[in-house]
Amino acid sequence: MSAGLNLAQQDAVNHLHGPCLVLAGAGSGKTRVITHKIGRLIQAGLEPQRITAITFTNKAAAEMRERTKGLIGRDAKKVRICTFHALGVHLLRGDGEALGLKANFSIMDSDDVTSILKDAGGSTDAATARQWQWTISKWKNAGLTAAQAEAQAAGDNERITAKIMARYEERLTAYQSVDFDDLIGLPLKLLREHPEVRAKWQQMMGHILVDEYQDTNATQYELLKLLTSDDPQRAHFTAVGDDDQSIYGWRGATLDNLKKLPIDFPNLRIIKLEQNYRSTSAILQAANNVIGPNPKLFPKTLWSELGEGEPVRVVDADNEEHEAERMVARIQSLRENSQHKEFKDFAVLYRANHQSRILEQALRKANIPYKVSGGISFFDRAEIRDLCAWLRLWVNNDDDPAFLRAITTPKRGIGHQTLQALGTFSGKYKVSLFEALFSSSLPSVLNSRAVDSLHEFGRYVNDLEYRARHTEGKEAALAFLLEWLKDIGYEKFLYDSEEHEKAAQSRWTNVLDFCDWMAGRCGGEIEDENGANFGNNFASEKKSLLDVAQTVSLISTLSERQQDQNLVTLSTLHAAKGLEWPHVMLIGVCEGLLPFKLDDGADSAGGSQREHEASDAVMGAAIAERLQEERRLMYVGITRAQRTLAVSWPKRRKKGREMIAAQPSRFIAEMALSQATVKEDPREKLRALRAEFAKKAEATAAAAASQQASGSPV
Ligand SMILES: Nc1ncnc2c1ncn2[C@@H]1O[C@H](COP(=O)(O)OP(=O)(O)OP(=O)(O)O)[C@@H](O)[C@H]1O
Ligand SMILES: [Mg+2]
Repeated sequence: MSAGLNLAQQDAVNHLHGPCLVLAGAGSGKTRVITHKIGRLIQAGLEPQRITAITFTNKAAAEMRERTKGLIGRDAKKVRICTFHALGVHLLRGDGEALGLKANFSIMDSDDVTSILKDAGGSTDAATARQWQWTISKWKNAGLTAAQAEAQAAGDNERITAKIMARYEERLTAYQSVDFDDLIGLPLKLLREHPEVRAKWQQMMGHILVDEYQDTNATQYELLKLLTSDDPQRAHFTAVGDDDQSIYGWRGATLDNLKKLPIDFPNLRIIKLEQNYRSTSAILQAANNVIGPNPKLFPKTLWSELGEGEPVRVVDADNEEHEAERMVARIQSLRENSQHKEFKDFAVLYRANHQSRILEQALRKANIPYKVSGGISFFDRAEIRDLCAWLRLWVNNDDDPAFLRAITTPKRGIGHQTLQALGTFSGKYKVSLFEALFSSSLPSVLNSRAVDSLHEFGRYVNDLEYRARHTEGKEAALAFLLEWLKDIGYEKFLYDSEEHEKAAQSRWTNVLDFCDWMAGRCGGEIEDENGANFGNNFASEKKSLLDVAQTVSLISTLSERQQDQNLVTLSTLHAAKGLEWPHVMLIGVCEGLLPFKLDDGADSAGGSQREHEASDAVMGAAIAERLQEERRLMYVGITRAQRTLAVSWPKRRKKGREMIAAQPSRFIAEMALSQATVKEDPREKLRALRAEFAKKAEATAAAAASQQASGSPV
């Protein structure tokens, strides 16, 4: 397991007992240490089931699983490699009953939470509900209950939100559901309050490895501590991280976790890595210069043996469209001239999601295939998820989140009070909501009108399920689906819930596309291996609509499968953490975007009296802190690049409906690039490239025409 590791990495990998912290800069092989250490631990005799590796995203977990499999083979399957949240699910499914949670509790996603909050707070406005959601999440992450939040509320706004939180929590309990924050908070409560459960899990966790440790928040750290051992001297874990890449401060991640580690674990072994294996010296120099002004937790100087490499380019553009064109031209030119020519060798990174739109248009125009990482795929759209909730309910009546979404989308006169009573009833008797609905004792907790409407809904679902089971063939399936949508009034619901007709129209078109695709599958049109083919005909047997509904739930894995395809990546800087590409372009590197507006209220819960009363000094300190985090974000962006890096900014950009003049980001000056690197005449190069491509396209067309004329197969 020490092949392909330097001495410091070997040190970390061979430190098998006790706590170990690898503190090192970007690209120095921290993640590599984790995968190799998993192998080393198994080699040393630890059962793979007793190893848990925690990553920051599902995607990172999938990648780590892949790498570990390459290293140790089949045993990799037995190692638990997951996110903190997935680990929380595992703990709660195992022992949540100690907290009164049934084993098949439901997990509410963000959409579900917004809709429960809308109801709990009596608002029809999604933006207001999301504001509550944000504040409540912040409180839950800080370990506060609704009562505690109310007791320490600053101002009316917070007091009202705390009251809504209490109603929201009641509803979650009634529905036997948890939200994402509970996936950390509840396991913590479980382990704290039940020593026998804690002892069991500590015994099960032979060694825990944590990647991206700098981005854990206070509750995650607590969970980690409780899972290791009650005695710090006997805790076995490996955490790897980089204080300069801490970019989730806004979500409660705190560098204090790094500072606390040596205090909480006096026998902590700290290992530093300084050699970077990812980037050229030119790129590293720019990264070191940008991060330079930030206060240091520990001094480190990254160096690389990969040589000076290409100078970092700074590209200025007239506006955002022009900037996108220039990035596209750069991709085309590098594909001609660089060793790394595949589309997947390129990434364009930006600060905010919305920045991808203009870029996508330019890439499409140039026929360059791309994927938007972390963006919304077709199956993640709210309207498609609404429909899928109904399908899931046909397939599995006990799917509680699907039940709740279907019964309230569109609204059918069954209020949350009724649903809450149903939820409490189902929790008490440990049955699903659907099962509870037909229970003969239900009338003891609900009035007859409520029971009647619930029964009507239940019968309707049963009827749909029966008919779906017996519907085959494209035309019959399409007719069925359209009739069902008409029955539930889905089109009207879309138009009622969207302020702009155009938005409703586009959502309705998605719905029709989806129905067409489902119906096609009933008629024997199957998808290609990526499940993404919406029309090709292949001879295949007919399936019932229910069979098709069954496979639809698997489709959410679609976007993850895209990972291996040869596509240019567009990604936010946050989602690019831990990843690397030969060619990276950072766009929108101007003041106001990167760094993001610094003088905007730091806390989007905003409006509390306490904030208004904040003295200038406090505000100044908050701004300084935000600037540090923005600088770390820029550092993360720069250090994703292996061979070439370009940084671009538009001289004018759109803000709301206005065009405003933009200034280059202070980070560009801080990169301290030599003059030679900055010079590059955009127009000339672009013109030359366009001419070259036009010539090539002409030549290809002429060749194809002559081949066709001569009748030779193409
Ligand atoms: N000892 C080594 N020899 C050769 N290549 C290495 C070595 N260590 C790491 N690498 C390579 O360097 C690159 C960066 O490694 P890795 O992703 O583990 O770094 P990291 O410290 O986790 O970076 P980040 O801070 O961005 O998460 C990877 O391509 C990895 O395979
Ligand atoms: Mg890493």
